[in-house]
Amino acid sequence: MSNSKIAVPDTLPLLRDRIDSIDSQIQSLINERARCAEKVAEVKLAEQGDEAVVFYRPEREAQVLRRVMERNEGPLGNEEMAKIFRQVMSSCLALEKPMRIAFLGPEGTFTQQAALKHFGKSIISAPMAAIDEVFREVESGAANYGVVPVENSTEGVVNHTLDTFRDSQLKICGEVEERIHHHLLLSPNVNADDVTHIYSHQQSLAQCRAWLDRYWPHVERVAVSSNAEAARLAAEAGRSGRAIAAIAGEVACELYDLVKVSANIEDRPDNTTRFLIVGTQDVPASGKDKTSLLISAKNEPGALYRLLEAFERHGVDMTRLETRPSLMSRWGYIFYIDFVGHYQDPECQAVIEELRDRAAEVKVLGSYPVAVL
Ligand SMILES: C=C(O[C@@H]1C=C(C(=O)O)C=C[C@H]1O)C(=O)O
Repeated sequence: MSNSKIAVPDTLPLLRDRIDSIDSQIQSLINERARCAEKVAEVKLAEQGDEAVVFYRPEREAQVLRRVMERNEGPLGNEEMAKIFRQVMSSCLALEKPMRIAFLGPEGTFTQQAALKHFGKSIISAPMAAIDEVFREVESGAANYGVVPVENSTEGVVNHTLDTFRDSQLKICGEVEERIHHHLLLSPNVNADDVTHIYSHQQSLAQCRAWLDRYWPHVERVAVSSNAEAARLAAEAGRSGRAIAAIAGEVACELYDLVKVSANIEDRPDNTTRFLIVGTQDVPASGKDKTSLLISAKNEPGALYRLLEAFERHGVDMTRLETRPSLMSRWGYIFYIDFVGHYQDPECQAVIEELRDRAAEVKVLGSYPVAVL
């Protein structure tokens, strides 16, 4: 009989005794795991040396979390269980080496929420004012990894992030998806009837456009640098009796002590944003990976067709195609392509080689584990 089938006592004191004893075992086991992680750090240092050592291994973490979900028998749900292990690994990694994570700030943004979801809570947070600053912070080595938004299911691509990859040597090391819920927030010092302006990031205003048209058609919408900044401004205005509302998420609402005038106001209930983790490392295959490419193509008939044809012929599944105008007049377009597989998989290698023959430039932005959580 497996442990999970051991009879559960049925009185409160006995149940609590059982829980105390289980907690004590879990705690010892977590510390035993942590000691192994410390040892892993020693082995990595001995094998790779001070300069080259890579403590964070996204492919290994993805495998651990997938295995947790596969073997889970409940009653806790797979995701719930994986979240617990996400934090256990985060604590273990912090023992090996605390990770400094740069993200599109300020404190309270959805990007920070995504960073915590991906790395767990045991990180050093480094909020940055702009997407290119996140890249620079990682390029300079001041942060170990960066987190930036890349696409939203309602509003499409975040151009600034894609454009920043043109001149950056950073690699994509991971992806994370967050369901985005927006709320209309106001300082508790002012009245909703007096609202004169609604502040938010332009993407958030766009994600709530129909709701705003319906309920607040005559109030001026103001785009600011982030929705957390909008929340901060709403709180500041409230202190001097001015009624400025903000559209932002839960974290910003709590951080700036605002109240929710209306909750979940996004036009689409499945509103989701995808974020990328950027770093300097090449991530080995995890068994379930994606690859992102940047391709400069000549502006000539059939250019895109010839690129896509290679995917079809090798049976590689493309998951996204974005087009951006090239900044250099010589080339017509830049394509961003995501596909299923790791760049070292034979069929992916074959596609990439053919693309190199057909395009002016092919840059592998990175292969990384498909988001687990
Ligand atoms: C322990 C390791 O180092 C880190 C911590 C991990 C963990 O706690 O399971 C997994 C991968 C690494 O990010 C390892 O590489 O195995």
